Amino acid sequence: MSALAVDNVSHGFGAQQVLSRVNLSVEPGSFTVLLGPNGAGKTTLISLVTGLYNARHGDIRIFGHSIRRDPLPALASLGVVFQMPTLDLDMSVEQNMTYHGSLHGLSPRETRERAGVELGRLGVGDRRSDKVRALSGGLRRRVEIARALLHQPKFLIVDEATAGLDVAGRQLLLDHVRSLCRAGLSVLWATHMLDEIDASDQLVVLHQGKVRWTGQARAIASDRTLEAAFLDLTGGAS
Ligand SMILES: Nc1ncnc2c1ncn2[C@@H]1O[C@H](COP(=O)(O)OP(=O)(O)OP(=O)(O)O)[C@@H](O)[C@H]1O
Repeated sequence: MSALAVDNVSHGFGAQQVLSRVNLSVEPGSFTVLLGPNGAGKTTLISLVTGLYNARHGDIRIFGHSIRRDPLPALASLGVVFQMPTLDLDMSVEQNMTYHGSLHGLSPRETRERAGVELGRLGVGDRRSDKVRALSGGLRRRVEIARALLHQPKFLIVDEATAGLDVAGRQLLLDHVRSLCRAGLSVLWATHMLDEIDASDQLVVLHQGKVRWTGQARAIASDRTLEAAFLDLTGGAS
């Protein structure tokens, strides 16, 4: 059973059609990159998958649970890092974790233990009592990843989480999520950065709301560079 199955999904805002008959899947344990230029529809698709909007057409299932008909079990196995940071800047790291844990039904004790594990793995365990406002952008992103993993989801969606980070900060996040993926986590990683893609990743290229290509990344660039293939599929958009 797929971690994520998006079947024939269309959506728009007013008269503007933003997604047209999108089909894609994320297989268990895979690192799947959702690649598209600015405005392709990546964030809109993620908003539909996370239940923020209802798709006008089509069906979305997370580990077999329809996000429309069966949202609680669907969302219980999902962790999300949104493109726009959502930490409360005036609360401490610990308070942000506690709030998120309670939303997922974790006891304060469980939350403390889980937060210690996830923050520690990302090297921010010593900043738990600091206000988020006092952390650099890179450290805030690490806290967001740790928070998304608090309830031990089987499927993680990351929407352009490395935007604005320096090279070392981007690499640290990417390496961390890739290592979790090797341990069994299913990942959907939305980006427009070609250098975040590995040849062994599954790739979904989205452009102007349509899926233009799916397959293993090494196959799209077998006879040319990934950049040339991407520019070709997106008509030069980047
Ligand atoms: N709430 C909204 N109301 C109206 N239009 C919207 C809304 N959200 C997105 N759009 C439009 O939908 C299109 C797709 O936007 P979306 O943010 O999903 O793309 P994206 O691939 O995530 O782009 P980026 O990489 O720039 O974040 C754009 O034309 C955008 O202006």
